[in-house]
Amino acid sequence: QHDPHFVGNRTVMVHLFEWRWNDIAEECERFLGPYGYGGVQTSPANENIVLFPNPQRPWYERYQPVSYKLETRSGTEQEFQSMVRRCNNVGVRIYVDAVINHMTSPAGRGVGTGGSSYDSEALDYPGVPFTSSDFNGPNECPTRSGGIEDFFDPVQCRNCKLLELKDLNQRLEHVRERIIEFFNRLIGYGVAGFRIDAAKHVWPEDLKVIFDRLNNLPTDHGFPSGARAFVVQEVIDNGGEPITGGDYAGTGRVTEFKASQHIGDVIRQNNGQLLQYVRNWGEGWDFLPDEHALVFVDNHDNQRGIGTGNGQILTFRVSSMYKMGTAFFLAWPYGLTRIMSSYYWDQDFQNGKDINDWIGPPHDSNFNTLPVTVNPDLTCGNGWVCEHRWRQIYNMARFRNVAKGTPVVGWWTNYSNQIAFSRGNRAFIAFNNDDFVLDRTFSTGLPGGIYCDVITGYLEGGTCTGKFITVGNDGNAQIYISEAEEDRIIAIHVEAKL
Ligand SMILES: O=C(/C=C/c1ccc(O)c(O)c1)N[C@@H](Cc1ccc(O)cc1)C(=O)NCCCOc1c(-c2ccc(O)c(O)c2)oc2cc(O)cc(O)c2c1=O
Repeated sequence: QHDPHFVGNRTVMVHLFEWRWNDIAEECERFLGPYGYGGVQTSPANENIVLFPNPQRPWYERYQPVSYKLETRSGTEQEFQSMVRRCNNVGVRIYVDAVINHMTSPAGRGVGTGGSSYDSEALDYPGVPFTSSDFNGPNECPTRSGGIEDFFDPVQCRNCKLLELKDLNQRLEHVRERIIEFFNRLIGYGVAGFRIDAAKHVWPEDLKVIFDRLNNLPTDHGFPSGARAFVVQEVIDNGGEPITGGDYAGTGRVTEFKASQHIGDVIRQNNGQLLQYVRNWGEGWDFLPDEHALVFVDNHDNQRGIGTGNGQILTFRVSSMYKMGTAFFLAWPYGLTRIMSSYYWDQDFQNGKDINDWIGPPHDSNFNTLPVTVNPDLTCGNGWVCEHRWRQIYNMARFRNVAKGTPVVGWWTNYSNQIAFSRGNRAFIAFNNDDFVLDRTFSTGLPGGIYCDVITGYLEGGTCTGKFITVGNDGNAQIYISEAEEDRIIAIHVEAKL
């Protein structure tokens, strides 16, 4: 279902891509809980193939399951259980990335990250167990190759292999039973829900059967009695294909990739796009209904130019634009928002493609994932980018929490790339994406007083560490944003008021 079961007024989840379970638990206690984040999407928790040496332990090996044992390079089942308990204890929910469309693809036999053997040629995965009768074959898939040949054919998309990935038949009772057991084990540990990988390649009705048969969430992890698992389904829908995100909206939220593509175009001012066009951001842009959408500026595959995206996706590499796109997503009341938290890798573009797009997480000489280290200025080390720890981003997550439930009021624009709006009488934000100054008096609708701009700093020790913004008793404020500033945004709200 569509509710992430956030605690209190929390509103934002963070995708801690490839983090280790122990590091996620630490991050919940030292940062995500105290700074008001609502939840964490983890990498897949189930055992996967070990891809080496070609390429050397790519990130996508975790999307090639070997079994549903909770043993991966993020940690053990015991470490996973401890992480969920520690995060729930500080009001941070855990959502697991679930790869249930397929099993591993490379031909031949091997051993997974948890020691389970498999023989993908023989469709034999004793760690689950799955055998050849659990997979789609010529009776289900109409193509000679057995693979998806036409992404515009809904039957091929669901009943044929995605690339070479062995395609499970979720219509079969045994397959459903194994997946339900896996999900119920995670629910028993206190997990609040799931991100369904490659959902576009699973029949919506099969997903519905599976979700309906899941246990309620456990009340001893702070969920209300009768609570049902939160679901977000990955459907790469660029528009124009027969399979749409809307096909999956009945069982849970759906990734709205269009939002990610369009915010990149708008902030980059591609083909003359102006920031003022976001006036009707959301369903006005042919996106999914607000209550069905999971939105993000970038995600693990489109930040690499994989799957979807027009190469215009904003990422940590273009940090000023990334912060502006993220600030807008967090200020505007459309969809459930997810922040991508990445690791660095050196891109190497050959003929317009990054040939390093496979590189896995920071690791030691044995390809063990490196721990996340934290610097005194709150940034991360060891190759972790930690976008969720950038001041402008974590402060805007708090802005979203404070503005929860209020409408956009007082919209203003210069009909170019300067906009401003309030959220009820709780918050106000102004953006300047033009190459000239924004200097104007706004009627913010906020109570009179001195506010701290949460982009340049925050309210600390009774003063503002960044800019001070005075709002008169008439609710008016003089806003000045020069075009030369690193962050051309001013954002204030009633919880950052002196
Ligand atoms: O680049 C990748 C992995 C990408 C990937 C992984 C997980 C995701 O959630 C995702 O969205 C993309 N994988 C590499 C290497 C690879 C892996 C497996 C394989 O059989 C062949 C090659 C690659 O070059 N993939 C081809 C382009 C990306 O094609 C993939 C898609 C995909 C792309 C565009 C779509 O419109 C779409 O509906 C699906 O989803 C996956 C889901 C998976 O669970 C595992 C996969 O291997 C993939 C996946 O290969």
